Amino acid sequence: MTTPMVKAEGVHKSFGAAHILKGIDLEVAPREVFCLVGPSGSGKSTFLRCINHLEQINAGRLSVDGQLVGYRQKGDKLYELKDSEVALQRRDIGMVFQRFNLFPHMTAIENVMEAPIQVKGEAKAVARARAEKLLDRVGLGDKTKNYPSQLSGGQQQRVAIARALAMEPKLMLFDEPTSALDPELVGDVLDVMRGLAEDGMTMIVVTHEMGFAREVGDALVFMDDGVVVESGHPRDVLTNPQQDRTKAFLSKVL
Ligand SMILES: Nc1ncnc2c1ncn2[C@@H]1O[C@H](COP(=O)(O)OP(=O)(O)OP(=O)(O)O)[C@@H](O)[C@H]1O
Repeated sequence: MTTPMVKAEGVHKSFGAAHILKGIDLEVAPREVFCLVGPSGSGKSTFLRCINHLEQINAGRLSVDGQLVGYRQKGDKLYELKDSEVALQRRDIGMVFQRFNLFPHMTAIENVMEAPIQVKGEAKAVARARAEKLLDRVGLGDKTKNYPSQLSGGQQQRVAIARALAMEPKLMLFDEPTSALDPELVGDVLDVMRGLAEDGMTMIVVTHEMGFAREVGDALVFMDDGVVVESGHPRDVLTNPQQDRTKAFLSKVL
């Protein structure tokens, strides 16, 4: 049996008295494009942040590629990771946010080079060659020396994707990657994501782009108020939702 890339079992997360994730169970298979949709405030970003260990879960089990997030197993004992070890574990996961989070004082290529140099301590020339290749892959081979202010929102987001890929992650998390973009720039970013999917990257995508979910997604989960309401193949859930809450949501976004 293949190890799931992500496995959540009864995952709970609260912020103070606010109970946000209320027992999430799901599995993401390797090479799967897994779409996560739901109303604002339902806990989608929080769930992504738990996978990346930017937030710590309060109860349940959450693993990435068979390893419990935030823990190291030795024999049958579990040890909580130190901060330095968390950074190592996080290297397997690339994250792309709604806001591109590029360094404004660095060029596109410097932004992409930043991650691997810091983490792997490798020669600058190696990192530069890889960054050039990655920028080429996202269609920005001619913009390597541009600063973020000299790039469109869509181009900045593609730099952010290239930067996340520079870590050679096993898993990519996308948190509404096109929501902050002008409509005419959305397609280029989705095309890059489609390319990654074709190359076999495992991806969890929080999105309102139902067309992308339908065409590219292998699985779709509808989440509301911290629970998984409905899941299945995107074509099935989007064309024939079974739950009233899913129907109500889709009637607003489709
Ligand atoms: N660090 C935090 N401290 C307190 N509350 C938080 C924190 N992070 C998130 N929340 C709350 O958790 C709830 C879920 O937020 P989350 O961003 O996960 O939802 P979402 O489904 O991704 O929504 P959106 O589509 O608007 O991004 C919200 O009510 C939010 O205010």
